[in-house]
Amino acid sequence: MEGYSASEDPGPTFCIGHHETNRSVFVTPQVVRRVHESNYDMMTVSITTQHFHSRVLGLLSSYLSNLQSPTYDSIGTMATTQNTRPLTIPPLSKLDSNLTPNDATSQLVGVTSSWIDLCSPDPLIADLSRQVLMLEVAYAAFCGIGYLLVPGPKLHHGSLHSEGVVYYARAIQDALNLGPYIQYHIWLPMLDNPELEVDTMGDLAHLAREEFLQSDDGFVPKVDLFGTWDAWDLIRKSCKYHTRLFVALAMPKQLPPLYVQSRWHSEPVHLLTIDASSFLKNQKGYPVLSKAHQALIAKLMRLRTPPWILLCNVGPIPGLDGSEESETSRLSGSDYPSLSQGAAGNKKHIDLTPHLSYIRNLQQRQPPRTPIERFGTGYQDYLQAPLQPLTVNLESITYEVFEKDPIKYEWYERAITKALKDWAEQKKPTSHPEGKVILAVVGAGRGPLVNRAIKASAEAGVEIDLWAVEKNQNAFVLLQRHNETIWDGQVTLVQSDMRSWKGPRVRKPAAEESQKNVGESLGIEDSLLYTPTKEENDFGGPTGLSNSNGPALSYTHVDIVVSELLGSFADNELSPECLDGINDLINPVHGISIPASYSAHFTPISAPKLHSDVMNQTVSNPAAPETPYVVMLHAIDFLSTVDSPANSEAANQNAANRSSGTTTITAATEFPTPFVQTAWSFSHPNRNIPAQPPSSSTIPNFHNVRQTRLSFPAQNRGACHGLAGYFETVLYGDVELSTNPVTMDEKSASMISWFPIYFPLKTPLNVPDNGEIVATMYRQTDDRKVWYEWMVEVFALEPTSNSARLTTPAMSGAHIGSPSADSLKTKPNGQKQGHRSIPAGFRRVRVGLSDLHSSIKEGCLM
Ligand SMILES: C[S@@+](CC[C@H](N)C(=O)[O-])C[C@H]1O[C@@H](n2cnc3c(N)ncnc32)[C@H](O)[C@@H]1O
Repeated sequence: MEGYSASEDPGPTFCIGHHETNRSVFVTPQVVRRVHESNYDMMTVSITTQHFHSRVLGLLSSYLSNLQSPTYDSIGTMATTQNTRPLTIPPLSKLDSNLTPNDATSQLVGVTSSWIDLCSPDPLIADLSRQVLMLEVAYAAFCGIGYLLVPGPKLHHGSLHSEGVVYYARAIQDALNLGPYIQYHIWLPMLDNPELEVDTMGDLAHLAREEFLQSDDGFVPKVDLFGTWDAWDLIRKSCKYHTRLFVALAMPKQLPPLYVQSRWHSEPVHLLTIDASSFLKNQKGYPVLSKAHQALIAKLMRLRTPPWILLCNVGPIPGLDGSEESETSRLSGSDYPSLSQGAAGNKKHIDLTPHLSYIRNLQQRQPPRTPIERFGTGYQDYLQAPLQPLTVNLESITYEVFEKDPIKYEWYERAITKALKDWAEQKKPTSHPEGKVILAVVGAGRGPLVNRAIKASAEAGVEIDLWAVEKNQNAFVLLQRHNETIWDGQVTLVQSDMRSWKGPRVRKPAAEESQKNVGESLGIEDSLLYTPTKEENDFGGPTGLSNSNGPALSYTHVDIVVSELLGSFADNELSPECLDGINDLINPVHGISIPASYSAHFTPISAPKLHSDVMNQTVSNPAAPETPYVVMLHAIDFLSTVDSPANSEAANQNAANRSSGTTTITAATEFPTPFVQTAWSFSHPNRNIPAQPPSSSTIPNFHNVRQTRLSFPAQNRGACHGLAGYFETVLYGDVELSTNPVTMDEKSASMISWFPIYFPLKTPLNVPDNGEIVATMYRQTDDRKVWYEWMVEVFALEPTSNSARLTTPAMSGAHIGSPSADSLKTKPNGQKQGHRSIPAGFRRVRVGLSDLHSSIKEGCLM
């Protein structure tokens, strides 16, 4: 990270296209050149023409005029219309499409007809619509179109709501097979607002027959914030999370609340469409977007695959569609005036593409990436198998990556300094005969914590006897080199698994020597006493000292053990098992461990991309859905959030403030805070490790088994794809590290060493509005390895009485803060945090249950 300047960060590049409803131009390479000259990157093109539309309408009307009213047979089937006399659209003719295969085709986004209605309750209309789509897809595929924009499903048909989405989904499945190289973008509004779902002249929806439409009976459809997301969820699920199926998201003028935005942020939004009507005008009359719109675009543009932006109906491309271009009068993106410049005015310049200029300017104003974003480039939402540093020797490059962390080592140094100062201030006796504090870095790697310990000792003014233990023989070579060249031989190096290390040795003063044998004082049997190796003596060890020619070396305790053996879920790289192995070496009265404790935390998430990736891996690796992965989580949505008043207020304000000048980009644009709970914790030294039974050859590990069952209120409906795991650790006193999104900024902002962990679910679970997700998790061991097990249940609250039906269920758990490890302790009333009470008049009904997942096959060997 050194030498990096935020101003050098190129930021995301926007790919911007032009869309015009019913564009009738023949797209040639010259046209595409014109598009590029106008500073657009691409354009859309309708697959079929108005001629085709008229032809289908004509066909349908003559068919309908000859059709008898449907009659019911004896069992009530409307047989005549559905099963007899099918209507087939003849193949496309040359007047039906302006599209021709040429060099330009690959740079176009094809648009299928919006006048069809695949969801129609009238089977005739639904089938005709399906035929239109199939003809268009087949021709687009033939021409070499790579990207298709497919208008989303029509959700309202009188009093019917979302009834036909399954037909739509079925048609998309067929389309995916018909155009095997096409990427499909389902064009959806961010929310379902029935008032905005207007049918225009010529839409097939108008022609649905009365008998298939239910009467309205005064029914007034309501805005459903997750209505379009629901439809999308059904479509992609029935298409099995197809890798060529994406969302084209239409940004409305009035953005929905942040929790709706955050849901879309987790979905594969590969096109973002912004209609001219979603722009505001600044004082100078230039089109601009509100702060809330800008903030959402900024977030989407930081995704691993940033969406392309389609500007819709913003006027013609200069030089195309009959418009005249004035080359000199165009403002380039960088010349785009700021509000103040705009106010100053420059009447000579008339920008022919002001919306485009604005978006290009917005691109240049994107905030620089955070350290973790820069560090994680290419790793966003990318599944990685967790490291197994105990059984696998890490490579130098891996250590090098750790060592780039700007926070972790700094915090360790602070923790060690504080611990040493406290040791001196509290006048605690040390385990060293000369009063030095004996400090051992166990799992020293290439030595960064050794460096920090040396600095901390100087800073605290407390002398230390420094030991470094490392089992990776390759890293040990570097430790040897550093000891010679940097540490001036001050460090005693031990190449060993810390679990078989017998502890530091010191030279006792002769008088004391005669009194007691350290082996005896520690209760270590002679047979277990350690014999110094050549390495210890050669590299920093007290060379040449032996019982025969000077005071003997005797074993003693470690005063401060420093380690960094933590994984993304705290204990998943077996820190507890490793530190147990040196537990008895720590001074039993005053000895401390840095870290003193650590805890694992998790929360349920929606993560469609990760789910799809895990499913794809399952083809070659059946254990894939039962493996916890290290992932830099990005395109995810937290299903359980802390719905603080501040958040909802921000969301409301966000919706209310439309002018680009009046909102602040801070509180009103942050996605809701997740509700993250503590699974379990470990602390060191552990004074309660059971003794090894004499009959057993292995150290029992049962004390490191953990189990938890936590309940998460889910405010909004969604799909749970798994659990996101984090950790927190107390190094010493108030010096803490955290990857928990709730506490990380307060405890160790900008730390980059760890990505979160993801525990997938084989099958996503649907969560209802005001639902509850209960996750049960275990840390298991058989004394040879450690693994995790997890299962998820989903509950809905069902009213038990008529009176309850009238009230909105109040979710008791939804308003509590994210607990720390301490708060997991049982509360005075016996209720554990994360377990909520059920509101009066309701009962919990289990509506979903996952398999019990187990990572035993990928378990961590001890
Ligand atoms: C995550 S790395 C940390 C390295 C270094 N302390 C740092 O902070 O950059 C963990 C190190 O502990 C070592 N290690 C893991 N288990 C060990 C064990 N049982 N005994 C000795 N070393 C161990 C690994 O080889 C690795 O070098």
